[in-house]
Amino acid sequence: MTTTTVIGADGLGKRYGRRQALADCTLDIPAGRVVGLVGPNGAGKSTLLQLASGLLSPTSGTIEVLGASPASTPAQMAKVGFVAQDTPTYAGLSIREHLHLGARLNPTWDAEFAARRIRQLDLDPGQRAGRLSGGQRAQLALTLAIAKRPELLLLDEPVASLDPLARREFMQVLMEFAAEQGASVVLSSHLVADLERVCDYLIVLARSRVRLVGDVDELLASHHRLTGAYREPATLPAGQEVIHSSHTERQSSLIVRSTAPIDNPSWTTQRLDLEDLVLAYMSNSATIGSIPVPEAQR
Ligand SMILES: Nc1ncnc2c1ncn2[C@@H]1O[C@H](COP(=O)(O)OP(=O)(O)OP(=O)(O)O)[C@@H](O)[C@H]1O
Repeated sequence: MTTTTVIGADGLGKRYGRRQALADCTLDIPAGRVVGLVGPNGAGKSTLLQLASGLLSPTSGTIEVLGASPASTPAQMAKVGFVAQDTPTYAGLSIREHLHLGARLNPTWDAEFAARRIRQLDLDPGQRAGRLSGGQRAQLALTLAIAKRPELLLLDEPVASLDPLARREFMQVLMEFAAEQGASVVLSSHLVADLERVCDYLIVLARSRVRLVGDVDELLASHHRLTGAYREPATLPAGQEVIHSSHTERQSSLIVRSTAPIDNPSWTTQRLDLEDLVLAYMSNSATIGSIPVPEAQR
C-alpha cells in the first residue's frame, strides 16, 4: 500500500450464508480522488461501501480505511462520512434538529455550509424529515454528510432519487467539496454519464469481483475500439487483450486493452468513453461463470 492510500483492501470478501457478495477484492485507492464504483445489480457495490464504513465485517481478507480498521475509534469515524442507499434520516426530527444534531456529534461540522445548502435547496428547516419527498430526504442526508467535512465520503447511489437538474447540481457541490477540502469520495452509481463528469478513478465490480480498477485517464488511454474486416481475435499480437468482441459475417469489432499504440492499418481504431469502457467490462464478466463457494466454507 502507498502512504496516501485511502482504502486498502487485501483479498477482501463477504459472504452471506452461501451467497458470496464480494470476493477476493484487492484495492489500493489513492487519497484525494473522486472514485466511481459501478457494476450491475447485485455486483457487491453496497457490500464494499458498507465494509469500508465499518457497518459490515469481512468474512475473509482485510480492509483499512485512512490507515486504520473501519469505524475502529471515534476519531476514525469522525473522518469518514457514509450515506447509505436508503438515505436514512430521523423521520420525527425536523431539518433544523438534524443540523443541531450534526453540530453536536461532529467536531469538524460546517454549520455555515449546512444552513446555506438547506436555503439553496429551498427546504423548510421546520419540516420533519418523515414529511420530505424521497429526493428531498436524500438531499438532507447528503447535506449532513458533506457538512461533517469528512476526509473520506462514501456515497451509495447518492443521486438515484434526484431529478436530472438536482443531480447535476449535487455533483457540482460534491466536486467543490472534494476540491476545496482535498477530500476523497467514493460514490456508486448506475448513471455512468454523471460519473464521467466527476470521477477521476474507476472501480468496476461484477459478479462479486473487481473487474477493472484505476485512474480514468490511464484506463481510457489503454483501451481502444478496433473495427475491421472479420478475423479471429486470436490473430492479435501479444500484449493486446480482447475485453469484448462482436462479429458479423464481414466485420469484427473489438474492445482491446493495450498500453502500446495499435499499429495495424487494417483496423480502424477509436477511443472509448467511460460508458463504453464500463459496458465492455460488464458484458465481458456476464460471460464468466459465478463464483462457487468451496464446500469446506459453506
Ligand atoms: N443482508 C443480505 N443477506 C443476504 N444476501 C445479501 C444481503 N445483502 C446483499 N446480499 C447479496 O449480496 C450480493 C451483493 O449485493 P449488493 O447490495 O452489495 O449489490 P449492489 O452492487 O450494491 O447492487 P445494486 O446495484 O442492486 O444496489 C447480492 O447477490 C445480494 O443479493
